[in-house]
Amino acid sequence: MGRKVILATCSLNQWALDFDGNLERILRSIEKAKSVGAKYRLGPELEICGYGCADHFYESDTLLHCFQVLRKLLESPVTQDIICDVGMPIMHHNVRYNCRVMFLNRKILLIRPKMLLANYGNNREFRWFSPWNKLRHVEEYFLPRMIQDVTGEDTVPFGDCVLSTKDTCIGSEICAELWNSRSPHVDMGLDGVEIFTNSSASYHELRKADHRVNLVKSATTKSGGIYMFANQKGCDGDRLYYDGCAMVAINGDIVAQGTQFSLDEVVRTSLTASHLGPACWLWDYLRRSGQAGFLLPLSGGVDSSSTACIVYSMCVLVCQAVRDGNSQVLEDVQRVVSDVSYTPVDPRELCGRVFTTCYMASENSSEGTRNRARDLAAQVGSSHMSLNIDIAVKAMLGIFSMVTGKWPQFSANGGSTRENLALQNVQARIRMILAYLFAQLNQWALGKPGGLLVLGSANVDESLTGYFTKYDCSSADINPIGGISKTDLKSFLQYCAEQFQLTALKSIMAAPPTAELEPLADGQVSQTDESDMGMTYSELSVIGRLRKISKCGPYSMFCKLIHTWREALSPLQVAAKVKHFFKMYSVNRHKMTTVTPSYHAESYGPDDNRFDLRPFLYNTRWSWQFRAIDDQVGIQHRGHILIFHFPQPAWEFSDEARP
Ligand SMILES: Nc1ncnc2c1ncn2[C@@H]1O[C@H](COP(=O)(O)OP(=O)(O)OC[C@H]2O[C@@H]([n+]3cccc(C(=O)O)c3)[C@H](O)[C@@H]2O)[C@@H](O)[C@H]1O
Ligand SMILES: Nc1ncnc2c1ncn2[C@@H]1O[C@H](COP(=O)(O)OP(=O)(O)OP(=O)(O)O)[C@@H](O)[C@H]1O
Ligand SMILES: NC(=O)CC[C@H](N)C(=O)O
Repeated sequence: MGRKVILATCSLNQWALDFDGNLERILRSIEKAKSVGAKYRLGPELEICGYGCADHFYESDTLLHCFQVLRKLLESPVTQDIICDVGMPIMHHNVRYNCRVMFLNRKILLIRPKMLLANYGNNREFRWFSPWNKLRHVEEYFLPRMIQDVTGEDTVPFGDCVLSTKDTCIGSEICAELWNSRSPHVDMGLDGVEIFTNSSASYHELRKADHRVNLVKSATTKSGGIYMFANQKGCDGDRLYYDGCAMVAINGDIVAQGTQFSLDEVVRTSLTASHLGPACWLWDYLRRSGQAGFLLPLSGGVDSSSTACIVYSMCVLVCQAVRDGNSQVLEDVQRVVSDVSYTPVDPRELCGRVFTTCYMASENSSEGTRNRARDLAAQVGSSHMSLNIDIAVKAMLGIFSMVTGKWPQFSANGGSTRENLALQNVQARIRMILAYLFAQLNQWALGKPGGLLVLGSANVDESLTGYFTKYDCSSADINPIGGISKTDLKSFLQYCAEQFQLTALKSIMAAPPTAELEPLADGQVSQTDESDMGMTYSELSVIGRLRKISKCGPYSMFCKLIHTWREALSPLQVAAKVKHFFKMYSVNRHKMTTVTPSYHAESYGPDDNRFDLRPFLYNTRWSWQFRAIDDQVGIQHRGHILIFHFPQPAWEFSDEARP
């Protein structure tokens, strides 16, 4: 005779080291679980301190405060009569573990340490934790006195163990353990476990949610049972957005699923997929930073327009959440705009309050880009300024000239490459200085409180090739699109044009990308990104994936591209492109050390600080590697050109599918 069991899982908007806020959200989730009659509540990985504490996991304070929060949870009447399964770091025999703590009615039942750690992508768990390697082994854990005082227990079981009750058997998996080919759920299922729980801190990457759903379904497809998945959600203090999506599967079917992109802090149980991850990340960042909004240097090009669209989509989400009765979002938005009576209804109107855009013309700017920036600003409703920077540029050059007695010239006027570049860089950097000035004082000039966060718009391709000026507008406070390639941005703009009826985007997408830093020829743009870079953005998009996802050096990249591009390019042309890319990449890698923190969106991201760790002073000749390419092209020392076979590398392991 079957018996009914009510189980609850959740997505929580935890924040690293925000112990008060985290405790409050955990309690709220337990209250919600009990209100529907649940007897077991699962929370996300390391929810007490937040998953993203990073090197704060080394601090004894972090471990101490986690136990203090655990004590509050044990003592709370809210946790009575329901099994609570919470996540926190615990030191056992002087070794730090990433643990689940399961308790019921002031008694700790079990502490289960993570056995298979996540150490790829943005995850660095081996840096802070050790894996529990003792399969089916349990030891005694001596509880700290503050916990003993509440539970009356001196020791509790610690290790690889499951919970048996009169009616069923519950086994834990912790995040990455599900993604591993030796997932514990396989043996647990064979041993009679019926309810599998997975507490995760899994961050958003395009297409990853689908992978997650498939893993959860497959976990119970073969031996049956219930699989519960809990996840963190939101920005917990860095470049990642944890995308929630709590779910429950029974015998291979998903029976309940929470939202992936929403502004709720506590989500109990629809997938609304799209590019909304950066928008949700921006909202968490804005409300948690205590600032009054964003300022964006808007050039009328694809990149800054994409950033503008992300802010607009954030405003759409905020208005929707308020319409749906989310009081937390309403309270946050009132704080951001410093108006306790404000209720946002129209996204454009909200944009006018929290979003300032600024077009900064120089003598090299065209009417086309100025108008495109103006039209888009009008459609998203930002508070828009258009100004001219020429007097500042002339003043800077005047100072230089006064000291050196020389006035640099553009190539078009007979100047050298060095002069030409310096004249471009000075315009770009002055825009950055003005952006920060307006961000700091624009609200003051309007008689409003607070300051604005400066948004950047450098994309993946520019970062890879260094095709931007160091410390220009790419040096912002945060950048929502730094992990996204130009080709993906164009698809995003297409989506926004249709979804939000932003017709101004049509001419923005149609225009050739240009920096507009060199003199116009007959009033027309004379400089385009693609001819400056010696590569098209679609070529760069392919190269960027091969470099990061397929882990190609110059030689293997050449060997792959020779096949991929065989219809369009000869082996010699492919060799020239690959060499040109690696040359530009290595000359400019230093720029990634200072690049603005950006939202992590894709597995091809070049972020040097957390995700893509590489040197930044290279021998840019790559002599060994380029010789290997030349050997393949068949350029012999004698000067003959012989084309022979181009091996497809056998080492094609890709981690694209990995979390
Ligand atoms: N190994 C190294 N480690 C640390 N720093 C290094 C360095 N090598 C040079 N540097 C420094 O880097 C700086 C040079 O970099 P930077 O000032 O950026 O100048 P640079 O990279 O020379 O020029 C900017 C590049 O972006 C293109 N551009 C310019 C302007 C706008 C746009 C656009 O799309 O809007 C594109 C332009 O055509 C050029 O390819 C210098 O200060 C130099 O001393
Ligand atoms: N005329 C301008 N007015 C305002 N901001 C500008 C202007 N030109 C450039 N910027 C800012 O500097 C950034 C870098 O300039 P760059 O010319 O490299 O643009 P980009 O990377 O091609 O981006 P976009 O597609 O937005 O033009 C832009 O994304 C934009 O934020
Ligand atoms: N916290 C973890 O174990 C993260 C790894 C996991 N594979 C993910 O979904 O991102």
